[in-house]
Amino acid sequence: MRQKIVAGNWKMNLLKEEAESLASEVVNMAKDETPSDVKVIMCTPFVHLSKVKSLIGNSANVFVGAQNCYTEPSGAFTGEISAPQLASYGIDYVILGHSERREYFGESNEMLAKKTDAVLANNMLPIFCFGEVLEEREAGTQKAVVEKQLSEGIFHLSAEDFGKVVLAYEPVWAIGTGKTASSAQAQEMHKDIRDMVAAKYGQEVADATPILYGGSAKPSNAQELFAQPDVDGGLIGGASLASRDFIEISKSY
Ligand SMILES: O=C[C@H](O)COP(=O)(O)O
Repeated sequence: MRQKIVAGNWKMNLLKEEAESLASEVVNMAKDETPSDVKVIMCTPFVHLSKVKSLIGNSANVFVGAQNCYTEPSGAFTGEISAPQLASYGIDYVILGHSERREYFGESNEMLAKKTDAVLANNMLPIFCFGEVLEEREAGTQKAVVEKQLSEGIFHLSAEDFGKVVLAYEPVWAIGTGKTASSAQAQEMHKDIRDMVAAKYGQEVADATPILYGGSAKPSNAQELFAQPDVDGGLIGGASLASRDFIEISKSY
């Protein structure tokens, strides 16, 4: 049985009080409403991590994640945050390779491979994002695009380390656009991704790897998406900023 995960990516949103209210609401609602076999993760801006971590306390099914980290452990890298720094705050997960990082900050697969190593070396778990842009989908090259992102960004890991990774397939054309991939499109790609993992690491590892879908997921479509056999949950952007919507998604299995 694969781990079911609903991860919220707050992106660069929410001021201090807003972040604290949202995190408190999510923790309380998840305790009462989210099925116990679903992990809820809040991936917040760096400035909110420590407070959100303390609001989560010893909650059994809620975790905290960062949205990025740097490749190096310390040094003269003004403005960056390292994996050891995140680990020292007890951060559980780190999103890596989100399409916004790839597009606006020029993150390459090679850099993401190093970041993945840094996260794992510090006993945190990567949520590794990848996915094709609209032109690639229209050209029918989405599978090749995803295969390259995986093989260059994360398939260098040992099977043991890969077993700790969460994959997040996010078709870039569906992010923040309101245009969700159909459940059939999601399932087709998730199955292809699982086959790629199986070809590299074997079927047992592939069967255990959580593969999340991201891109305009919301309460009204989460149930159909999560009902697909290879969709193990979601990486939720906009809808993770409203506690009720986010929790409803966590109940959509
Ligand atoms: O990381 C989350 C994705 O970018 C999805 O964002 P969205 O749910 O706002 O489309």
